[in-house]
Amino acid sequence: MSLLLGVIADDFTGATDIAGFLVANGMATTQLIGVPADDIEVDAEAIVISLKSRSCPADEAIAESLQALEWLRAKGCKRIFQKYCSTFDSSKEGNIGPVADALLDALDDSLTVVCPALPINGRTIYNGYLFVNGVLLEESGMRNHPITPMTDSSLMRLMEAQSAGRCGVVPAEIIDEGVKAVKAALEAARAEGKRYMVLDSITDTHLDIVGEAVMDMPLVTGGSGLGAGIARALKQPDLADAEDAAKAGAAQPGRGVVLAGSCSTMTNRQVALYKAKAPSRAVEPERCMANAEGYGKELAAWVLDQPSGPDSLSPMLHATADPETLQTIQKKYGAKASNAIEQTFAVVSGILAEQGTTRFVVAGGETSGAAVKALALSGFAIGPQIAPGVPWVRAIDKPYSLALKSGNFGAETFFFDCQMPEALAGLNLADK
Ligand SMILES: Nc1ncnc2c1ncn2[C@@H]1O[C@H](COP(=O)(O)OP(=O)(O)O)[C@@H](O)[C@H]1O
Ligand SMILES: O=C(O)[C@@H](O)C(=O)COP(=O)(O)O
Repeated sequence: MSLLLGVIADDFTGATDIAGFLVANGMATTQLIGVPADDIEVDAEAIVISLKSRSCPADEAIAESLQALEWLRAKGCKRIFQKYCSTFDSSKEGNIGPVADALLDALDDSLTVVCPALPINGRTIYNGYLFVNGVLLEESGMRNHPITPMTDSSLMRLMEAQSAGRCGVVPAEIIDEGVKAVKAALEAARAEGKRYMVLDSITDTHLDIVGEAVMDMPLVTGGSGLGAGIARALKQPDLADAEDAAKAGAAQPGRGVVLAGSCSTMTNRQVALYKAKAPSRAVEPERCMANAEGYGKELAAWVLDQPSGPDSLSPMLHATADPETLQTIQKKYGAKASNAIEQTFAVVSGILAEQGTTRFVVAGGETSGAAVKALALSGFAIGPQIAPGVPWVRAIDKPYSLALKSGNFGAETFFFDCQMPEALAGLNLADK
């Protein structure tokens, strides 16, 4: 198989998100955890390298991303995709801009595109402003994010604040004119000395046009919507291709758990709905801070005490808090609370895996990163999507199936959607 696309993703759910869309559009895709050893052979059309570089110090994010780039280039990869969140999760300093600058320099290029749009999940870009379900990013639940609160919706302003270059926009009207017009606009921007160009995208048709227009650029940056557009342009897939590509990652039966560490609006709703029917226990931030190891053991023991047959709903641990509660915790403890909660989820995941749990449903990007690191996995085969942007994935070298859910993705019923069919049989779904 020839390697058509190499993706460097800044978190684990973001990585499974784009991998799921590549597979759904017919590309045989492997997801790797971190930058692998040089001698690993991967037979795939797309490789997604998952980093945990969204909110670490910028110099670490740059170093890891450059390492990933070198690895992909050594495998002969000519197209590099910097994947970040569809809500552009970043701080004032980055890490999206600094990493893009470093990748452009390393590739000896002077211009790339910025396109976090994912219309199927309500993320659209118009005149360079990012919208979430029809409201500006800064007015969405993202303004309350525990680690990367987003209080500006202008992608140009965000990009210029974080990077070394000037940023413009290719407006929707030009995108509507088609591939040639987009290419011409990008060339004109390059001639003017712009380094970044935001691509308006309101629909999947826009993403098909921009996907085709940018697919041969050495570097593109964006969300999984752009990934899907590029995959469609490269592969022109049919349904059979997509089904074939997803076979290797299909979910396996087994003992399950739900770990919710996201505080997003949607995860709050999903937790509330699932809690009404499934065994659940709240994770207490103070106890995580006091003794993550000991508390993690206690929580894992509780999970293992719950019914575990195929007809049982998986037990859930949730740290998920509403915006007011979260604000109080953060005022009191700062980032310490979030880190300790991640650490606790890592301890729980490690113990559950040792004791035979094989289906992990995890809500939250940082939370997923912590859980996956604790399981010491090297990579995933990608399965069918449970919801847009959330595929089942199967560990390459261990017997685990995972659903790593971005905080805001999935329907309100998402945690039910991850259960074995037998567990749903006796449920009145209308009465969840
Ligand atoms: N009750 C809470 N108080 C403080 N921080 C929390 C709480 N619950 C979860 N967190 C932290 O919030 C962060 C959520 O980030 P993440 O897992 O990436 O979710 P999302 O996908 O919504 O961004 C994690 O670091 C998690 O540990
Ligand atoms: O693009 C997206 O929205 C997701 O792929 C993503 O990056 C997930 O991040 P979290 O919301 O932190 O899980």
